[in-house]
Amino acid sequence: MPSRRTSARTFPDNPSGIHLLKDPAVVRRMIRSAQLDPQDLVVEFGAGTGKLTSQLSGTGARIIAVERHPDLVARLERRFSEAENVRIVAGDARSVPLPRRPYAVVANIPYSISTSLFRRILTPDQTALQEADILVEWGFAKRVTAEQPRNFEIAWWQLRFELSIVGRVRPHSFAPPPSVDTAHLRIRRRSGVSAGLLQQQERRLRQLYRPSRRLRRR
Ligand SMILES: C[S@@+](CC[C@H](N)C(=O)[O-])C[C@H]1O[C@@H](n2cnc3c(N)ncnc32)[C@H](O)[C@@H]1O
Repeated sequence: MPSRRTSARTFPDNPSGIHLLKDPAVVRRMIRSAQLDPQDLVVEFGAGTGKLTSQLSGTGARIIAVERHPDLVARLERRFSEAENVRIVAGDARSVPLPRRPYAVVANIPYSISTSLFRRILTPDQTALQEADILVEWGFAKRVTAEQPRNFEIAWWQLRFELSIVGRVRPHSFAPPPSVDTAHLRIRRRSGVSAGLLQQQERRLRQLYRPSRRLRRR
């Protein structure tokens, strides 16, 4: 058992983008927005000390809490050892296996992995992601919700998912505070988009944008 308590102060130089949520109102808003029930499967990337995890667990949904920092993994394992609906996964959000059955994401992720994580959960044709409530850097949220997407990748995400900003979260809601504002981003899979329409729209987007070489969908 580690002798010291793992807290935001344990990470003075903060290489892992650790900004622990300390504002209960933000946590409540994310849980309310996600509208989870016991049938749902939820992935929380970057679970930290488990503040959001514990509220997610309270919904009765099955929670997969992914965390990379070993001290935090140990702490999460202790904290949720009795919670039957919470599984702690020690690993990198950019490479842990993702569910094949429909799932939601509710998470406060490190800013630095936003793009790679979005590529994993939004880009593939076969993604099982249904919806997400995620805290991301404000500027990133503005880019992915822009009416005129700046590239094919974002246009592709917007084609199949509705992305919207629910609210702005100020630095003092986290410990330690980040240097910029955060956004609560809501993502919902669009319903009623047929495969035929999707192909047609994709062709149109490819004419408008030069697709990024990094766009891997399968
Ligand atoms: C912004 S903090 C959020 C912590 C917690 N969810 C909260 O809201 O208090 C991001 C968390 O992601 C973890 N993390 C950083 N990089 C990661 C990665 N590549 N994969 C999984 N977790 C990561 C950090 O250790 C940290 O616990």
